[in-house]
Amino acid sequence: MTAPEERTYDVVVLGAGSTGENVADVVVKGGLSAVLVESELVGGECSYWACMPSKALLRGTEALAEARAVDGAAQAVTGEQDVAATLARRDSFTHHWDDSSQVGWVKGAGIDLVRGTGRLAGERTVVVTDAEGNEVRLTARSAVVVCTGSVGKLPPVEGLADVRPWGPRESTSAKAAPRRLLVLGGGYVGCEMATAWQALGAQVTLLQRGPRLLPAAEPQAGEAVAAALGHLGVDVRFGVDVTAARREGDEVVLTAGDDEFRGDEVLVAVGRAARTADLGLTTVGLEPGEYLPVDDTLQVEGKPWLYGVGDVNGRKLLTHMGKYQARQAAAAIVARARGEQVDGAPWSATAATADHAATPSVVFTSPQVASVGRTAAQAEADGLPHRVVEYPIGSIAGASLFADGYTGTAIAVVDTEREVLLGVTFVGSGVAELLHAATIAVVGEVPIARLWHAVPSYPTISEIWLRLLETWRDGD
Ligand SMILES: Cc1cc2nc3c(=O)[nH]c(=O)nc-3n(C[C@H](O)[C@H](O)[C@H](O)COP(=O)(O)OP(=O)(O)OC[C@H]3O[C@@H](n4cnc5c(N)ncnc54)[C@H](O)[C@@H]3O)c2cc1C
Ligand SMILES: NC(=O)c1ccc[n+]([C@@H]2O[C@H](COP(=O)([O-])OP(=O)(O)OC[C@H]3O[C@@H](n4cnc5c(N)ncnc54)[C@H](O)[C@@H]3O)[C@@H](O)[C@H]2O)c1
Repeated sequence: MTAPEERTYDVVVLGAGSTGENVADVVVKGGLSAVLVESELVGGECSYWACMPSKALLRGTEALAEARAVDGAAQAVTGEQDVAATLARRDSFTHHWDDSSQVGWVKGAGIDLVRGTGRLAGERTVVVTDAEGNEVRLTARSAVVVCTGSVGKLPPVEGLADVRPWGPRESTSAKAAPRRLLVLGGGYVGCEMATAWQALGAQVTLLQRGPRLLPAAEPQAGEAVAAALGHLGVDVRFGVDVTAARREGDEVVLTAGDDEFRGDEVLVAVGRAARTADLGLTTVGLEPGEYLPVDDTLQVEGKPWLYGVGDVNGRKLLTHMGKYQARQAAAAIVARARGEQVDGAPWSATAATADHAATPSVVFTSPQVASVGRTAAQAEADGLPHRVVEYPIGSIAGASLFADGYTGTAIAVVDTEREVLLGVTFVGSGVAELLHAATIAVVGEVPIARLWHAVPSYPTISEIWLRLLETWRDGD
């Protein structure tokens, strides 16, 4: 056996998903050399099995619903969604699961790429093994950055692994709608994929263990999404604790107490686990299978040469937050390589402060749920003095123009001592694009008194901001 090839870089990035790509890009722009290690497709989960294909599956349904909600335009919608064309459009967004365009970008950005499975082999060292068993030994002068993401969890349900359930990957890459789809879990993936596949022809049954959907969001969000799923024809069940699964011929049968649920496929969407089980973590004294414990500069506690960025640290499992962490961590790595002090002070260029206080997210259901910062329950748990202000979006002129009979809700959580926004949630059609204004107000801690001067254009749905301010004022 030949000795492994040895190479040294300033920064070794393990995992070329959206997070790893951004770490490598920023450190190279900062004058360091970097290599990306990837075992599957360059671009990772978001490009091929998560954000992009799932949103492509949902968009046609949303566009049709929007057209049908405008009298005059509705009359022009005389047919049904073309499922084959929707799936073909989804395939075009994943580039047919071919990563050559992203590989081209990596090369153009001055980043080296090594394909294969990387594992830590002691401090500053990663050994990559390719499909033929060839090894490359990479040494990092400044940092090893682990960006290996997360995988779908399989709950401890007897027989579940044996029924070959769909994970999120299968639910976003399926070539056809199953006739009946069981969905286990009523979080982001469960709600979005139930919406998508019901509209594309499946009869979906969604089984949620707890009392509501999207449990981390404001309760009004889960209620609105449950009502809308029901309206679409999804059978939504709450308080269901599935204990066993089996296949009877082509049929999947789930057992929960005295109830049985039957489908052609079952999607398991009950959350994520760190993709760290086979990374050689024990060689550096860390626990395999756990999220990497990091500080606000994304440095692993007690290991100044090791960083954990994106899903792999379990802080916020969202593409845009992984990319944000990547920018902050890369800035910290570049500064430390230059011998500069990095203190990770809140809101500094090297700290991922928004992870704690200002994370935006959109659930692309119909209605959409767009939120940033703290919910009322989180403000309560954090012991912050607050008041909740709520207003129906359907009463806004812009919303009634947007869709006949528009229904939706805006909820602002206001810090009553500092008079700034702690969090905002919008539930309704087309609200995703309202979110960034709220994110800026929360991150900037813009005083309510100053927000009155941020005048929304008439007649846009953004007038919701004015109504929220009036409701806040009139409640004093
Ligand atoms: C169905 C679904 C829909 C989603 N939709 C959205 C959305 O709309 N918006 C949003 O913000 N977020 C969404 N997310 C979350 C988002 O996909 C993740 O937060 C994001 O992909 C994390 O990026 P990452 O780079 O940290 O990890 P990943 O994208 O998982 O990248 C990790 C990379 O590391 C590679 N890798 C792993 N181990 C090794 C190893 N040992 N050696 C070499 N390479 C390795 C993997 O092959 C992969 O390419 C969704 C998630 C799911 C499941
Ligand atoms: N639009 C987006 O931004 C988007 C879309 C999809 C996923 N994501 C990200 O991916 C993460 C993972 O998504 P997810 O939906 O897998 O997890 P999740 O944490 O959002 O939801 C999991 C749900 O499963 C339920 N559950 C847990 N165990 C169960 C069981 N045994 N039976 C029935 N229900 C059970 C939980 O109550 C919860 O509602 C999300 O938290 C989010 O960060 C984001």
